[in-house]
Amino acid sequence: MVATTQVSAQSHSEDTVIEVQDLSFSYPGIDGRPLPGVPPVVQNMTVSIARGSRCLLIGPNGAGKTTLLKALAGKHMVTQGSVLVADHSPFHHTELTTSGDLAYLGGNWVRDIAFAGYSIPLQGDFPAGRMIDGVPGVPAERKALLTKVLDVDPEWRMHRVSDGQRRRVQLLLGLLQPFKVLFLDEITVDLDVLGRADLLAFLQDECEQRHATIIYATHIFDGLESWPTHLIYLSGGRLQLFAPTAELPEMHDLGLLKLVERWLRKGKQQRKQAEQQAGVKQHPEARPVSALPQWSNGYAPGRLTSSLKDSSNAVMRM
Ligand SMILES: Nc1ncnc2c1ncn2[C@@H]1O[C@H](COP(=O)(O)OP(=O)(O)OP(=O)(O)O)[C@@H](O)[C@H]1O
Repeated sequence: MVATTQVSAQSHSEDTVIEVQDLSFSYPGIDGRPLPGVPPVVQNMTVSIARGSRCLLIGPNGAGKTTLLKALAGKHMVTQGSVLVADHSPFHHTELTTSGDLAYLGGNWVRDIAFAGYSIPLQGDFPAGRMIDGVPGVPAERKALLTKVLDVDPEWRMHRVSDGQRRRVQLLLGLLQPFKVLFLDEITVDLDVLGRADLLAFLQDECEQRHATIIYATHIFDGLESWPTHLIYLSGGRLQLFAPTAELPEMHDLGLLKLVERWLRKGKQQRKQAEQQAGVKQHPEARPVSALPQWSNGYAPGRLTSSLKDSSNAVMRM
């Protein structure tokens, strides 16, 4: 564990909207079970988050941020009761998502198209406005506000937009329903400085005025100094810190970027020391593939998630 600041997890109160209780998650192998010998990507996490919080989810590459957000958003099957959002299990209670109370925005807007390939950017010769108007039950003022905040032109033809413009339309569609809880996974990468600042201000208003709750995973800290009410620091799949920013004097002394840099350096150093002591890399998947009876290929719709030793579905490895 990174010995940065003591882990603190807010206790449950009436205001709690996200309740995580001893959550662990492993990606499944071919038989739907966790791969033997591979530690869970998220491990024994317990945390309670109050309504209206704006949490910044921070951690090194591979820490498990995306996996955690997806588990919280009901996109991964987890043990019933280990995640509650607005008192319901997001995986088992699909109404949470279909009602718009829980929103998840992450990754690129892509789809798989036969003979064209996987992860093709969403495009088509139709106007952005048709997609926006296709979302039912959205108050006209909210639609107008979001169109202004994200600076979307409803006339944009979706096969001719830039990556950043496509991202703006994706964000607009994802934010149209007045969510109670929103999970954001590094969604501002393509936005220009102004677009990002306006979006962050909009999200802050959503929390202050409607008491919405947001967890936002990012590596881009520009303009975020005063945005979060809480920091969540994840490393090696474990919760290292959950604390209100007001209780982190280092954040005010060093600034957010320097503080995160310090945590990441410390974590890296500790990982290296642990590896040196163990004499090998600790992750079992770092063993030569030939030594593994089964290994994970990652997940994509329609593709196998793992390979058996000597089988023909192995992904290319060099
Ligand atoms: N689909 C998958 N199948 C199997 N293992 C996966 C899959 N996706 C991620 N992992 C494993 O889980 C670990 C955590 O990945 P995750 O994407 O959650 O990290 P992250 O903190 O979001 O990283 P980054 O900051 O680079 O986006 C990775 O190191 C990888 O080994």
